[in-house]
Amino acid sequence: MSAAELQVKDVSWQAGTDGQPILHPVSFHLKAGRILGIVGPNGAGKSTLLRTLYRYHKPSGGRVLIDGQDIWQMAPREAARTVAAVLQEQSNDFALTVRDVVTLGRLPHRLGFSTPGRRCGEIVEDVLERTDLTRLADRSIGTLSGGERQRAMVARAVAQAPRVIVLDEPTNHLDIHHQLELLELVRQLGMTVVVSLHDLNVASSFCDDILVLQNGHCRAFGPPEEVLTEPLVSGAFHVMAQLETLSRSQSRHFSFQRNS
Ligand SMILES: Nc1ncnc2c1ncn2[C@@H]1O[C@H](COP(=O)(O)OP(=O)(O)OP(=O)(O)O)[C@@H](O)[C@H]1O
Repeated sequence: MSAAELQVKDVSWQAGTDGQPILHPVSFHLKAGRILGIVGPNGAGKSTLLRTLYRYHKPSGGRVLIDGQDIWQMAPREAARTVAAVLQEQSNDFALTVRDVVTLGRLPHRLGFSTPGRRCGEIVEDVLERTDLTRLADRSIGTLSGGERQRAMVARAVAQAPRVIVLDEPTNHLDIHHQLELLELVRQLGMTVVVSLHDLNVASSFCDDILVLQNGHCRAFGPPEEVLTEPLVSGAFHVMAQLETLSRSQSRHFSFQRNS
């Protein structure tokens, strides 16, 4: 599994042919192995942008290139080997075990409807190990906590051995410990990652690059320290944002007040 570079060139999206534009042309270039955080207020278009990356929404205009290849020019199976998604609402079959769910990630690599072979089994066990799920492998998904289930969904995406992984608000409903644990797991994968996040402090400390979306427009793209500034955050989120450097960790930290 090798990380790929992701180029998004003037990608726009609207619902149907005569709908309002929801995503205005967005462009960015993410180098291989970097983690991009997509942030923005509710309704800004974060999920819509992500859907164009994992081939759920065909862009109304523009192109999504992974290592120079347009994902819409790929056969569906090849696309599934190239980009994997971890989504907020997964239709889980609660009776499946964690191992079953992770094995599903191997589907795009199997021939026709062949049953999983020995190599597939080895890969699944390796992924379970790397994601610290071995001890839960025989449990049914429905019996897991929210954090464990989210880890299983990441494991399924990892088993898919994609070159880019897209995660839509993966830390929703997780407590701070499990948020950091999940993000640490994602970082250790060494893959090219695009992730939408609501917590700007988490995004700032975890991501290599940040893209700020507002009303379907890209307001800024680049490293967190260049992009997440007081004026930009205040303007995009309609709050008074104050930025300080924490004395102990030396990390950047935003606090917020509602505009009066
Ligand atoms: N299929 C669709 N048809 C019509 N409108 C849509 C469709 N999908 C999304 N929208 C609208 O596009 C806008 C952006 O939605 P999107 O879910 O991408 O925002 P978001 O930034 O992910 O929001 P949130 O932070 O609340 O999850 C919203 O106003 C939403 O109602």
